[in-house]
Amino acid sequence: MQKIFYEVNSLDKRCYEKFALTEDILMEHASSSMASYIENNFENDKTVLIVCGVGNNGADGIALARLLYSRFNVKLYIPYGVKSQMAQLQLKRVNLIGIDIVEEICQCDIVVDCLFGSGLNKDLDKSSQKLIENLNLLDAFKIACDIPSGISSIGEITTVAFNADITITMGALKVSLFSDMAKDYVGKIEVSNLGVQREIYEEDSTLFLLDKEDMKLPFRDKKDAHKGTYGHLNVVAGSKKGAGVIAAKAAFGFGAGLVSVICHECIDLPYHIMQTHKLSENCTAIAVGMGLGNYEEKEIEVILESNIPTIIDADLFYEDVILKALDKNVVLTPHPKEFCALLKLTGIANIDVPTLQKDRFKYLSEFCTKYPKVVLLLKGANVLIGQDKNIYVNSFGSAVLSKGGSGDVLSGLVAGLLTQGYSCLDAAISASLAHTIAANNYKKNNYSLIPSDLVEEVKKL
Ligand SMILES: NC(=O)C1=CN([C@@H]2O[C@H](COP(=O)(O)OP(=O)(O)OC[C@H]3O[C@@H](n4cnc5c(N)ncnc54)[C@H](OP(=O)(O)O)[C@@H]3O)[C@@H](O)[C@H]2O)[C@@H](O)CC1
Ligand SMILES: Nc1ncnc2c1ncn2[C@@H]1O[C@H](COP(=O)(O)OP(=O)(O)O)[C@@H](O)[C@H]1O
Ligand SMILES: [K+]
Repeated sequence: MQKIFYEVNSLDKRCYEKFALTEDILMEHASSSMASYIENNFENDKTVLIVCGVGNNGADGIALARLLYSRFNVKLYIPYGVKSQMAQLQLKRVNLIGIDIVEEICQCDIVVDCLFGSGLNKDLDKSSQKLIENLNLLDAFKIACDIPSGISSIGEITTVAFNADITITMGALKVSLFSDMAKDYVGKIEVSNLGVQREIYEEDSTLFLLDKEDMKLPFRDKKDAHKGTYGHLNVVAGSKKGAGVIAAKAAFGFGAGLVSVICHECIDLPYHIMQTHKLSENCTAIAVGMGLGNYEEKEIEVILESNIPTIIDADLFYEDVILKALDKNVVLTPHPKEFCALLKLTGIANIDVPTLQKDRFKYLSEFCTKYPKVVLLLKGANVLIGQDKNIYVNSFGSAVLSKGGSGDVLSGLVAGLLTQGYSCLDAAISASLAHTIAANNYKKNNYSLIPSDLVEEVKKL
């Protein structure tokens, strides 16, 4: 996994104070990394339009123009002049070389957005909005310097943002690149070193970006094993029984040894899934909440008060009874609307979904601080998994998963790992990665996936 930071100014400052580097050295590395990307991926005669703002994001762009000039057809555009000292110095350098500055944007093969970076501190004015909209219309490969212009430090987009194919971000990954809103704009993300290797530039962090290697699948190494070795999961089926059945099937396909569905009515189950009326004696994990609807309060209380590892989903986020489980090792998997209900129930915040989506990291971290034992997986375009002080981001998901039933598969995958002895955090991380990576492996078109396809892909991981 890779570290993510809320801000990197303090890391830049540490480079000057601790390693005697200068702003000029850091900037030279920032611009060189963008130049290398262009040199390695495009023919020499291509036209590169570099659009620069007044601050140091613009200064990175002016330095890039100097590095590419004469090898590429460089068009340097500085619509609002320059303000920062570094931008003035970079402008002096390109003037001495004799690089022309163009008066308007023009057709090009590559456009590099160096308008605003980490210094965006107010809403875009009309002129910058129009400029960004026009850059987005260009039929060119789009590179964002540090962060696509228009994305704020918490990842909010109030009007428009540059629509990048790739973001080359300086020094380290920033939280702003991983909001759900930013996902349509950042493209591929690469990190540029700033004069020291990333391990040296970075300090400790409590935020992490998950890699494929963080997915630990439940492969079976033990030879002297039987079905009980891999646990007995109980899934509580509610009024929408399909949800519980999907979860049960997903858990079975992900390695659970035995799976029983708790249901009081007769239910149509696949032959390998059992039915029961109460918790099994040898139950090793519980999944509850999916499709629950009306429920027997006493029965749910018994389940939530048991010390069996439990995953809680869907309808239970609206019910006071969930408060009984929040001092236990449980996994909660709400989507944003359910998380808003939970924030209200716990007295943390009374907010609507758009407010949550603007600052998902903040609200998740407030919840995890109050309930440090709970693992909370907040669904979305980028899934956030929080426990205590740490938050892990899974950015592999895509709209292939935007379907009823995808969440039930996820609950089943988490439950399948819990029942095989994974800790709550490990189960949430590996199940979430398996869920999104399996969806990406689905070969048919991106609108047709159904829960059983997803479980089939999980089986092939
Ligand atoms: N530190 C380093 O050593 C390194 C820094 N690096 C690079 O520097 C970038 C950060 O540079 P930065 O701090 O100068 O901020 P930047 O994003 O250029 O914008 C600030 C200017 O924009 C203005 N402004 C803001 N919002 C506005 C709006 N809505 N509409 C209009 N104007 C607006 C704002 O105005 P002011 O607040 O002055 O009124 C200010 O003048 C960083 O992203 C990275 O690319 C790398 O080279 C690595 C080494
Ligand atoms: N655009 C998207 N990008 C990535 N993942 C998505 C996207 N849309 C939905 N998902 C994932 O699909 C699942 C949907 O779950 P949920 O909203 O609970 O629906 P349901 O319970 O009806 O299946 C979540 O894991 C969510 O993260
Ligand atoms: K930018």
